[in-house]
Amino acid sequence: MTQVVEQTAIQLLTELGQFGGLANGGVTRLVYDQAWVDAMTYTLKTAAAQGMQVHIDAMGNGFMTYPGVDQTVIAAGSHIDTVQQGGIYDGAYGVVAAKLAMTQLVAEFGQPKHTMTAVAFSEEEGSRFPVSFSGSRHYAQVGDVAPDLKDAQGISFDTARRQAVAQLTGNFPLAEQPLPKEWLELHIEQGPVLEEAGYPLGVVSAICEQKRFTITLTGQANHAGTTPQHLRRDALKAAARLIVQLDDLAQKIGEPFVFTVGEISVTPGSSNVIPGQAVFSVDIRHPQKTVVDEFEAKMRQMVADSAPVSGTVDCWMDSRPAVMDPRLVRQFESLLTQQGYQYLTLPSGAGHDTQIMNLKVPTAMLFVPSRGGISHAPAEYTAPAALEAGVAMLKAQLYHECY
Ligand SMILES: NC(=O)NC(NC(N)=O)C(=O)[O-]
Ligand SMILES: [Zn+2]
Ligand SMILES: [Zn+2]
Repeated sequence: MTQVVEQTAIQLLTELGQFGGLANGGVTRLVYDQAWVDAMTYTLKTAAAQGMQVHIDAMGNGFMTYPGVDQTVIAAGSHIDTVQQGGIYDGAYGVVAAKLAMTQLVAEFGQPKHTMTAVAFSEEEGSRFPVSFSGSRHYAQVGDVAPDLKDAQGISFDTARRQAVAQLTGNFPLAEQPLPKEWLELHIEQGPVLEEAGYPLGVVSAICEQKRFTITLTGQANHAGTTPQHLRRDALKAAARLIVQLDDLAQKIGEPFVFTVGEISVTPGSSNVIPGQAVFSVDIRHPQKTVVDEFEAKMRQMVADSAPVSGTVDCWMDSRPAVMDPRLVRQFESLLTQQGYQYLTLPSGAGHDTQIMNLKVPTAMLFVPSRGGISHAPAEYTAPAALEAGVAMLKAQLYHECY
């Protein structure tokens, strides 16, 4: 019989947050780094101690299963990687919550009719390699990462993956997992809407279209003292002008369109050398794909027009808008009403593993509020009571689907 340990979501999140934990209260846990391996090991070991069957797949996704009477799988979870200097809630909450909800269900009601699997996806953020959702893309069988993709240190995705997975297979069996019949994800909202409206929970209606690019501008590195201004081909000044023009265009389109340049690097990077190359990221989002595509077309034209430098645009992420399953959404809504919760049904501006699972199976998502709307920062915070409310509703939905 499973040993029931009374644990709260915040206790488990705090424990998980120690892997890659920073002095400022944040966490940096990039896919396949040592903190990531330790966090995945901890996640699966604690699940095994709760009577779950644990596996990893070739991508390093972690699976924690209570077998049902039949083999139909209902899965829930999120990702355990973080952005640089992120918070302890993003992703981790969905993993911890799925484990908690499933463990409580089995302790209270015994073996489920359908098999329940909690999933800890390896990578969702795209914060180490220029790829995101590599974990859920593998599980959903919608295309794996190019193995020779490099991180900022020049380490290839495949080398990092193999080393990390080798460490995990010392402890856990390696086995590819079947697609579930349905997918559920609990996540912090990462925006201000629920808090401002004063609602403890939100049901996600759809996830926005999102594209990410790497733009490379190439000029000519040269001497800072001897090269007259009019003869320079300064890649950084061209990048600065381009970024301001792109932001003007984004302002003209207006909200809810969002435009972000979060990374920039300049080569060779010396105070007395004119930059020969500037490389920066662009992240654009809107609920409608056409709006994102129009911005992209104009951006490509602006890059082509950025003489005296030359430019290239590499689109490395194109995640289509995903509409949640109407039946699962309605059911979340009626369970929330039954349990006396006020809720909002809202779209997600953040990307989620759910949009990848949505390519293959019916999906639904639930949000809890983020204090001050802050996320992707150490100040990320959700009140413990809201975390528990989310777990309770995930549990109710899983009970409905699995028992
Ligand atoms: N929930 C997230 O923070 N997701 C992030 N990551 C991806 N891959 O969308 C993002 O940037 O929105
Ligand atoms: Zn995130
Ligand atoms: Zn996330």
